[in-house]
Amino acid sequence: MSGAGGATPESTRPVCVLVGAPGSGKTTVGEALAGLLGVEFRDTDLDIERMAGKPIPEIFIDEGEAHFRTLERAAVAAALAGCAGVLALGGGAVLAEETRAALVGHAVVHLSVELPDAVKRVGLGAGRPLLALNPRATLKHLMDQRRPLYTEVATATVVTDGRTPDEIAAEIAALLKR
Ligand SMILES: Nc1ncnc2c1ncn2[C@@H]1O[C@H](COP(=O)(O)OP(=O)(O)O)[C@@H](O)[C@H]1O
Ligand SMILES: O=C(O)C1=C[C@@H](OP(=O)(O)O)[C@@H](O)[C@H](O)C1
Ligand SMILES: [Mg+2]
Repeated sequence: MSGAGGATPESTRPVCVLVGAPGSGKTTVGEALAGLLGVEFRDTDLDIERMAGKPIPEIFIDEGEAHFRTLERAAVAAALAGCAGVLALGGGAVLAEETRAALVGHAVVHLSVELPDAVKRVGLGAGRPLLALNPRATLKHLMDQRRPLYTEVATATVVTDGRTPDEIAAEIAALLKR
């Protein structure tokens, strides 16, 4: 699965971009995959936190979701042009039409997850402000709303339910060799 096309030189294109719902494992699997391939790992959520100088929940509290999405669009554009390894996006990045357009021509893997595993994985963690209230219902709503968008941008889908991050990373590595 090659990510041909687009204006970015091959040397600065991500080998793989991971999209999917919160709890699908983009950050965890992305790190494992980068280790397997011996390439850098980048996560736009970390780039945003560095850019803003504070954690994501604080950005939501201080400046609101719209501002976070503005930072996110910029972070994704910069990472698509400057990352030569594995790139994990935040679960809501695909909401932006601009970002979906920018993903065309890249190798984009959708990590699919059903509600039961997603709920178990995000647990009651405090790092996802959108899931702070009623996590199960909110996650269901987000997943129903976004599933078509993940499908739209993906060049491959990998099921994650009931599987370990290492198994999933190995499947993606095999896909990328095709
Ligand atoms: N395949 C998996 N099986 C079990 N737990 C997982 C799996 N993938 C991720 N996790 C756990 O779920 C939580 C959320 O994973 P994370 O990688 O942050 O997801 P995302 O970046 O997609 O929101 C973490 O605690 C992580 O250890
Ligand atoms: O689903 C979302 O809108 C969000 C998902 C988070 O990333 P993960 O999908 O890595 O949890 C993070 O970008 C932010 O809290 C918003
Ligand atoms: Mg993540």
